[in-house]
Amino acid sequence: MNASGTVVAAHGRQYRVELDGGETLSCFTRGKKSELACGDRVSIRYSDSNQGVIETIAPRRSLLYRSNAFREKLIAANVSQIIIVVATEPSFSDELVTRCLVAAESQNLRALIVLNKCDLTDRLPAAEATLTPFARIGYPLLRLSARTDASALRPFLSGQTSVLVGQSGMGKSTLINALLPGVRAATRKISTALDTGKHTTTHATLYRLDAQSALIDSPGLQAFGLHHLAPAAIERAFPELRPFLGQCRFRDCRHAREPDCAVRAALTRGELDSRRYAVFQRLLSEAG
Ligand SMILES: Nc1nc2c(ncn2[C@@H]2O[C@H](COP(=O)(O)OP(=O)(O)OP(=O)(O)O)[C@@H](O)[C@H]2O)c(=O)[nH]1
Ligand SMILES: [Zn+2]
Repeated sequence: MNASGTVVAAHGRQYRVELDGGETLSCFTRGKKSELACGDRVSIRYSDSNQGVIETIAPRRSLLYRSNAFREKLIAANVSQIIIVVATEPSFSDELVTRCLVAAESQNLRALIVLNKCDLTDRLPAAEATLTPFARIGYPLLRLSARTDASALRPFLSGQTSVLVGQSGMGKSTLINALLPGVRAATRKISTALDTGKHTTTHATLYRLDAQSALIDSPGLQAFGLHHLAPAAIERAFPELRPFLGQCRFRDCRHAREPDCAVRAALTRGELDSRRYAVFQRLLSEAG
């Protein structure tokens, strides 16, 4: 018998698939590579009454993943929005924020930055200063304190399939617990079973908020390699560069040391953020 459903937990080559009938089934793939992500739509065949084999993956609306020179790591499939969680404490990497945003832009996703732990007011000004360039470009920024009240996030989640990304310790788990009280505890048990005893959540999980909205929690990020992006895609992923593209002397300008570069000129005039520009150049050099 066959059925279709959505991957709601991706864990190595083992997956939990929520079937369209509502039942959740443990499934695996036949191939060597783990090539599925949370959010993927799949068709499965029952191998026995409580296990399934994933036979096909439906075409994806979006695929969020990171890559280095050697391998790719899928984060989430079919999401419409990325929510980047940062906090007043511990300090966060603005480069990682930029990289998440580039990944989002390359997949045409909506993006939202959440500044958590705003109750730690001592650290608030520094965090705000780090986020100013992003707000200036136009990325929405939501300030909250997940420990006391996460409800300000709800309107942003409505009608979207969102993925929460961020460095470890920014408060993703706290945020999920606040939005879905009780749900996570139950999911944790399943995770622990899959992990054969490990208690840290090392994999992505999809939670249903309502019929139209879902939220995917992903493991804490340290790095976000984007080796799979071509230079043209990287350029397009920096919205603040758009007014200047096509205005350089050379058509294939990399906006580094070329003469008459419109991007460099804008940078010199202070119209572009130098830290974002530095990440832009690093991404281009990684792209080769
Ligand atoms: N003061 C304050 N602390 C918070 C807030 N939200 C989370 N924390 C604390 O920050 C720490 C990290 O929170 P987690 O929710 O575990 O962070 P995480 O991003 O899920 O981290 P990983 O599970 O390692 O990926 C915990 O000690 C939380 O209690 C907040 O709004 N204010
Ligand atoms: Zn240029």
